Amino acid sequence: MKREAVSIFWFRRDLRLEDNAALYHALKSGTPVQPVFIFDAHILDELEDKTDQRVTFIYKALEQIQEQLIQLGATLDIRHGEPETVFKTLEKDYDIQSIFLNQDYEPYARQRDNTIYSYFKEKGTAVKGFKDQVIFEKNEVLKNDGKPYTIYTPYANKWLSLVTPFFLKPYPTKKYWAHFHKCRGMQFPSLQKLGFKSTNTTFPPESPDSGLIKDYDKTRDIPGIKGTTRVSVHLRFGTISIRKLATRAGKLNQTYLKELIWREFYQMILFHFPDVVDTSFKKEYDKIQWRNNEKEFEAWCKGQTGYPIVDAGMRELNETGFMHNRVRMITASFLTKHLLIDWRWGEAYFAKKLLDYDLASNNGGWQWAAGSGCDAAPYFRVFNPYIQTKKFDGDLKYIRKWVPELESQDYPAPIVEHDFARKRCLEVYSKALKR
Ligand SMILES: Cc1cc2nc3c(=O)[nH]c(=O)nc-3n(C[C@H](O)[C@H](O)[C@H](O)COP(=O)(O)OP(=O)(O)OC[C@H]3O[C@@H](n4cnc5c(N)ncnc54)[C@H](O)[C@@H]3O)c2cc1C
Repeated sequence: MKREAVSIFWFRRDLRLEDNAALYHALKSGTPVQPVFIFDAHILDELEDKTDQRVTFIYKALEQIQEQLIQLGATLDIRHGEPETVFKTLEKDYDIQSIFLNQDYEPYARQRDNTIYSYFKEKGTAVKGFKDQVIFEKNEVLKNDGKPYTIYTPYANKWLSLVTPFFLKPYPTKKYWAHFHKCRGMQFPSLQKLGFKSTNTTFPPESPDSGLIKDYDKTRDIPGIKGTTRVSVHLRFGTISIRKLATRAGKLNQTYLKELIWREFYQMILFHFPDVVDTSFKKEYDKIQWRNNEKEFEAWCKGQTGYPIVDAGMRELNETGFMHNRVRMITASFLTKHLLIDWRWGEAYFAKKLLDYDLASNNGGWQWAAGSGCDAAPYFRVFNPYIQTKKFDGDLKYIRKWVPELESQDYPAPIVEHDFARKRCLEVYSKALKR
């Protein structure tokens, strides 16, 4: 059978047809565009939980895209395997003219993409990468001396000074949807065939209401109310456009916009300093003698530390795959400072459980809490969980929701006494940091 000449658009962290940079360029390239998604065996094989909600989320997003494509007389071509092998089979089915993709800045993704770039370079087929998941990438926001920022506030100020309507302009992909490769709808491999089971999670809506963004600075720190936008999973998988969200944020609430800038800050840090994945950004923090008590770690994971705000957060995470940002900070601080457990243990646990898991933000958040990060909480700041509760969950609404047995005999006594833990932490940190 004659292979048809197509350009491949490779979906990854950009699961939408609207306002998608690489898709826009593909559709304008003059060759019919065949959209492809690969269930990457390198990633799926690492997931222990076969009911992982993230797989269901991706699957549902792909089903929605497929519905739209079928109406346009086109189809998604979904494959399963290692991308480098999958592309060889795609070459058998299509006469590939070029490949369009949006950049991903995580170390694994960069290595995977380099393999694809090199493979097709040898064949003279262009692989074209575009910026889509951030407003500014790589070297676009640098200090005046040309070096990357390592402190958030000056980075954010520079980001704000550089942003113009040009960077926020949506890509009008819809105008070119007629340019998809026309083909009968292809069947998806079932989730079971991929080795997974569907979950019946209700995912948050991809477009937060304007009132929530408007009041964000007043509501964002209170875990007991719906005071944050829950868009993180959509930003993670690209079911929402960052340009669209940042435009709304710019009009509605500067504090909210600055949170989106934190996300870009951590993406930029990961791009320039990829060794943060395994080591502390501030290298002297790797001298800390962590206690790494496995029983205490297990109690923390299960939400059984006897510190209600910590336990509420961990139970929310275990049950829903989400944890409020304030509580992420408290639980991470508690693990690293009260229990002196290596931030990498907590980071890995969050990575397994968080629906919005994102390497850059998770690593950034953990290193911030442990004090080892680029612009981290100072080592001597040890969150007091009781004061945090008083400030942010004074009516215990959040705690009571997740720890209903709070006032009963069933609730455990604190795993460690706060003043003792604080003193121990300061001693261990000071020793390692020689302060
Ligand atoms: C220890 C720790 C681990 C974290 N792990 C992740 C993670 O794996 N994935 C993730 O997306 N975020 C992570 N965060 C950041 C933050 O907690 C979540 O982005 C936020 O709770 C998501 O909820 P939301 O969408 O309602 O956020 P909102 O408060 O409504 O904020 C809107 C968006 O701004 C961005 N944002 C907000 N706060 C931060 C922040 N501190 N750092 C980076 N981006 C931010 C997110 O994209 C978020 O969706 C972590 C924070 C900590 C302290």
